[in-house]
Amino acid sequence: MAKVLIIDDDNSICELVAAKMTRLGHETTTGGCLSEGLELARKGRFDVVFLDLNLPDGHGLNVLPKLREMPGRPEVVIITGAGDPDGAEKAFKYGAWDFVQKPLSMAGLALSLTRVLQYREEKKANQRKFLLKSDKVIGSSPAIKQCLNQVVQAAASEAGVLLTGSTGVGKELMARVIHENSSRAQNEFVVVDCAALPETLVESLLFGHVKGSFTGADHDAGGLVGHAHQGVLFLDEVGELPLAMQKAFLRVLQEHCYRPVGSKKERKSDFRLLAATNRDLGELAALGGFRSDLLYRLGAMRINVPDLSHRRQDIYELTLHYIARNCKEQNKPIKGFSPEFLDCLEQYDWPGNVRELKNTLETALAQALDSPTLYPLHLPAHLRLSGLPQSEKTSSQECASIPQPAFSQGKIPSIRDYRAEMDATYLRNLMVHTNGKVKEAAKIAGLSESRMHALLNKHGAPRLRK
Ligand SMILES: Nc1ncnc2c1ncn2[C@@H]1O[C@H](COP(=O)(O)OP(=O)(O)OP(=O)(O)O)[C@@H](O)[C@H]1O
Repeated sequence: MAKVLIIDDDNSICELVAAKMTRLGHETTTGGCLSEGLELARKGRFDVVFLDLNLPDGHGLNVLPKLREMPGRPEVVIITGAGDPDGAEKAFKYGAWDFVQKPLSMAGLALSLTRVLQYREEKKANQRKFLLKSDKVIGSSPAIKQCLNQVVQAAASEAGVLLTGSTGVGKELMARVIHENSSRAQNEFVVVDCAALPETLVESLLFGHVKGSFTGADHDAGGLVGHAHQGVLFLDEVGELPLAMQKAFLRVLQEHCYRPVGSKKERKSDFRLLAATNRDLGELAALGGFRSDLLYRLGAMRINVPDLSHRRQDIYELTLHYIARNCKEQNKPIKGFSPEFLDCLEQYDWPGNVRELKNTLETALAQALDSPTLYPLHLPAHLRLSGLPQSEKTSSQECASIPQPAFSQGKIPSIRDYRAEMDATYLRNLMVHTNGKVKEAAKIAGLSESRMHALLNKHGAPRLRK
């Protein structure tokens, strides 16, 4: 028996489809608008959703990607009206499994459902057979396991994947695991760091150029899109891609053709696109900073990599892994650690996630010199604080309070402005502390260097000297 959700504002359609599904032995639920449908999908674990496109509170395609991510990862069958000739094409583009046209034929409905359920069964069986080849992802918390299940699905498919999550959670790592376990594993994994693309050279860097096309172009050069032929193109920090390049990229994605700077001829590149961001691209698109058509194309599949603070049970395994790896690399005996050391690590919030943990352990190992055991003493003060009971923590924090942005003349700023000021204050202090060394600052903050450059640019914080 399958669980079927029907979202349609036409009551008679809901009743008709529900009656047919019930007769076929399935459990049905109905919703009359998008918000109700999403709420039902969030609570139930549906196998299939029948979705009408024109609903009182919006267009069905706008929620299709969201629906597919709901618990149970339902397949979506679109119900299109006779007056919507493009409905089916659009539906497939947005990841629908099938479409049925009004007026509905009961035989058509039953056939579509049989096929979709058969497909789900086969998919489940394949997933059980397909084991991820990777020893790079450490952790066995339910949150990381769920993420790896999605990675398995992504590796078995050719769809574009958008990896979301905070800085340092392992988005690039997951993208590499998808590539290594996919049919493209033998070909290149090409990284484009969208936050660090030099404005004047973006086009040539991505698409290549021909000799003489601009000053300094003294030979033909291939671009990253060409290198990714038959492999994977990974757009890291895709939210930072300039708008003009977003437009150019959309075309490349649609046609898989590009034109090197100064060339009259188009070239083909058959790449699979993976992208990552720590920004809310939906929000960015609403503000005009990201093209929604590109967002839909990027995110046929979405994988959110959870924060380390939401999977604290992985901290122990990650600590064991990184201490052993670091000691081995340095040809030193593997060090142990005290329970209090682990307490501090497990209670800290890790805003820089796994990258911050990895860097912290490296520093602790360096601090410990030849001591065979790591203690809280080897950790930075803010981390030692996290291991203290709450009462002691509060008094210590009072002693070492960080300057907060002022609320000028009693006026309360928007949370966005407040956060921006907090970030700017933090960055200024960090730059003073590190003497302007961006690499060191990135390490302390648990950010990638390119992300640190992007933040410094955004907040205009000084980089004192190299
Ligand atoms: N589950 C994990 N197991 C082992 N190492 C991990 C794990 N997750 C992340 N790492 C390591 O943490 C570091 C940061 O990971 P990665 O660069 O993939 O993060 P990210 O989310 O892409 O960061 P950013 O958004 O800042 O670019 C890397 O060295 C990576 O190997």
